[in-house]
Amino acid sequence: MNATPEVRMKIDMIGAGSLGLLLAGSLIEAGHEIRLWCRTSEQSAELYAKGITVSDEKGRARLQIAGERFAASPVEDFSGHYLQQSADLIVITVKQNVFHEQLPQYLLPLQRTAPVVVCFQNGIGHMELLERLLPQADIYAAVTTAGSRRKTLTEVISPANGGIWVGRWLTAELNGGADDSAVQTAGVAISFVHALSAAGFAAFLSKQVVTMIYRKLLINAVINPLTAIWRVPNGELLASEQRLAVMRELYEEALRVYDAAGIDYEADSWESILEVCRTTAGNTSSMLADILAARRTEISWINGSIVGMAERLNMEVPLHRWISRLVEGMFAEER
Ligand SMILES: NC(=O)C1=CN([C@@H]2O[C@H](COP(=O)(O)OP(=O)(O)OC[C@H]3O[C@@H](n4cnc5c(N)ncnc54)[C@H](OP(=O)(O)O)[C@@H]3O)[C@@H](O)[C@H]2O)C=CC1
Ligand SMILES: CC(C)(CO)C(=O)C(=O)O
Repeated sequence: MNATPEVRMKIDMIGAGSLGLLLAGSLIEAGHEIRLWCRTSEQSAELYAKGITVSDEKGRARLQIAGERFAASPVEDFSGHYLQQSADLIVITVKQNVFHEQLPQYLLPLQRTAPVVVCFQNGIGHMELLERLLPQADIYAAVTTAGSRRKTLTEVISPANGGIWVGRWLTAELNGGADDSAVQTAGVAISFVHALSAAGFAAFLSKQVVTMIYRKLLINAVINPLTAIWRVPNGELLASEQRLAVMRELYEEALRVYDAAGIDYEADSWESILEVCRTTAGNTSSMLADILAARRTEISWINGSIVGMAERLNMEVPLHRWISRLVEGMFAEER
């Protein structure tokens, strides 16, 4: 059934993968206008023909959106279309490697415009790139506990919609400077959070999204590479003392870097990592999903970014350096 939201948002979503299809399907169902920008015309044609299906882990459809309820096109057409007919918001749901290597060519034509952009990437490095690419844009980061995995070009598996924290990207927060006064949450961002809530996510505006990004980075830096190497779902990391010991070593090495860099983390952040393993026990982590599909992973922007931070601080992080190379090497072997 079509919802009738108070504010019908027009959203351009770049990246019709696991997270993109989950967000798009849920927002369309809540009554918003979504234009999905896909890597291939094969996928946009499939989406027109079959719509979007969101299923639970047992394969039962939670959501079925007909193809005529939204637009889907190849991403090459994005900038031309946007410049003729802008949207309220651009949401970016491609992986970090695509963000760094392909996205700039699609976004550069928007350089003189002032779009509102929300980025959902795990890892770090992409927000600074976007600031340089679109200097007039109002940029937001989103951190999510939603877990989804694309099964076909039109279907994603996602047990539940999860939480989403959206916050304005403020470099000042990194230096401990951001707080109430620095946050000017634009009306568009508020409408987006309302739209996400109406779409079934636990959605919040955050004043500390940079801090949240670093907390999520810690979680991903421990869970993702180990699930990818051992090829286990997240919950299986807790299955033996040996696995827990390796997790703990990675965690402690990352914390030394955070301490040296003055990055804030919760006193119980180890417990938070274990809790994520428990609450997402059946999940295939995004890094394992990439390895299984013989795709490049986001390791360079997750563990690799911890190595980068350590280098800038003249510190050694042998475990993160080694695990980054190990996972990078897995991709090369499996092509
Ligand atoms: N999935 C999840 O549960 C979560 C994901 N995230 C983060 O969200 C981001 C997206 O992850 P996820 O959705 O899992 O990734 P997916 O790989 O499932 O989706 C990425 C999408 O980007 C598309 N893409 C690739 N190249 C281009 C291009 N040049 N132009 C347009 N689209 C392109 C891919 O198309 P194709 O398949 O055709 O190559 C794919 O549809 C990542 O940074 C991830 O860390 C964060 C939290 C949870
Ligand atoms: C939190 C976690 C580990 C959930 O699977 C994730 O963010 C990912 O897979 O990238």
